[in-house]
Formats: sequence, C-alpha cells, structure tokens
Amino acid sequence: MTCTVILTAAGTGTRLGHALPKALVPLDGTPLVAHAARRLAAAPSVDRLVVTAPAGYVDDVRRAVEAHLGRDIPVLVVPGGASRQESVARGLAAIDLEGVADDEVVLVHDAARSLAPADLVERVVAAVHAGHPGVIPVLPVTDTVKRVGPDEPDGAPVVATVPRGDLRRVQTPQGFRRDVLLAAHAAQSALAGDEATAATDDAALLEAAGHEVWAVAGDELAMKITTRRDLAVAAVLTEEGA
Ligand SMILES: Nc1ccn([C@@H]2O[C@H](COP(=O)(O)OP(=O)(O)OP(=O)(O)O)[C@@H](O)[C@H]2O)c(=O)n1
Ligand SMILES: C[C@](O)(CO)[C@H](O)COP(=O)(O)O
Repeated sequence: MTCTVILTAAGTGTRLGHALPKALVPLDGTPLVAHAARRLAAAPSVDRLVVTAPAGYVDDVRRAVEAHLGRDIPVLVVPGGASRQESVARGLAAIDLEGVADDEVVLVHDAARSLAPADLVERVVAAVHAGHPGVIPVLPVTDTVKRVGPDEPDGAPVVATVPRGDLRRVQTPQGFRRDVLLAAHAAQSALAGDEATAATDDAALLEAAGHEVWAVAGDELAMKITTRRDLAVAAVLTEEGA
C-alpha cells in the first residue's frame, strides 16, 4: 500500500528570524528540510515525498532534500501556498495518482519538526492501516492552562482555569486515508488563502467534516522549531544523537 508524505516546507520562518527561509536554515550543517526528509525516508513504510517549497526556492529545496535522503525514493517539490493549509492542498493536488487507491495513506509532516524519528512515522502509519481515517501524534500538557481576557497594557485578566487532563499537544506527522483528506481539504478550501482563517492542522479539517481523529503517542523529538531557542535545543538533540 503506497504511503506518500507531504512535507510542508514553504513557510518563511518569520519567528526564527534567519536570512534564509526556515526550511533551508542549517542545523549541524544540514538544512532543516533535509533533516526531516532523511528521517521520513528512514521509515520503511514511506514510498515517496511531495515537498512544498517557498516560491523561488523550489530548486534549492530539491537539491537539499536529494543530497541527504539516504534512500532512493521519488521526491517531487512544488511551490507552497499562502498558508500551511494551502500548501498541503497544493501538495495533495500534485500526487501522481497512477496506481494509487483512494484508501492509500498520506502523511502530512512539518519540515519544522525536523527531528521526528522514523518509529513515530511508523506508529502513525500503522494506526491508519488499522482503520483510522485520521491519526495524530500527541503529548500531554504539563503546564497549568488558563483562559485570559483581552490584553491590557500591563497584563490580562484571568477568566478561567482549563482542566488539562484531556488536553494534548499535537504534533506531526499526521496520517490520513488519501480520499478522506482530499475531501476534507476541498470542503474547507475557502479558508486556506489566509493564515488567519486557515486550519492550523489537517486533522481539524477532518473533525469539521465529522470524522473521528485518532490520537497516538507522540515523541518529544518531534518538537517544532519555531524560534532561535528551539533551534538551539534541536542542536543539542542532534549532538546527543537524535
Ligand atoms: N504557507 C506555508 C506556511 C507554512 N508552511 C510549513 O508549515 C510548517 C509549520 O509552519 P511554521 O512552523 O509556522 O513555519 P513558518 O510559517 O515558516 O513560521 P513563521 O510563522 O514563524 O513564519 C513549516 O514546516 C512550514 O514550512 C508551508 O508549507 N506553507
Ligand atoms: C501542524 C502543527 O504542527 C500541529 O501542532 C501546527 O499546528 C503548525 O502550526 P504553525 O502555526 O503553522 O506552526
């Protein structure tokens, strides 16, 4: 059964504040997108990659990924969209459907989660194969969580404490039946043109369409590299062998 990964790498990385788009920022001498792609290719279930790149960087991203892949699988690089949701939709549209059944697995993974390990990928794929149309990796919330009112100059009023027992932090790769993911994206495409209205993950689109989404154990190594501090943490993790 084919497993295609849409690797989202078209973001600018504003919060990281590097001169290069985030996907091309080096970590231990290797671009972040190449770290992510190499770990995906190390998962035996993964058959091919569709990577979304920032406009103007398609060739750079292709070269970076191909130089570090470690296993000979097809790689297609396409320009991303205005939001992560739109980038995923473009990746989905680019999947070569020859010989691909509707119930084949599509994973969606952030290049920004550059150190997500192969065994996490396999856990998500296995849950889709077990019959779940949408699967997400999650971790528990360890801080106390509160809802606050509108920001004021010197802070914000606390409105409520949110029970955290059933809250989870959501990671990628997220796994889906291809037909279900395609229909969920099509149903919400009107929101994709602006990051402010777009879904923040793909599972939310399935939820909106009434599908059950299944949560499996995540992995701290799949942390999202958003800020310079995250990049420094990732550098320590790679030094430690991640
Ligand atoms: N239009 C977009 C926006 C984001 N992404 C990808 O979605 C993932 C999660 O996005 P995030 O970590 O927020 O990256 P950026 O959007 O680049 O970060 P920032 O918001 O700081 O600019 C990243 O791998 C990013 O490349 C994408 O493919 N297309
Ligand atoms: C998809 C995601 O990584 C799940 O936690 C996250 O929602 C991406 O958010 P971002 O604001 O696009 O970084």
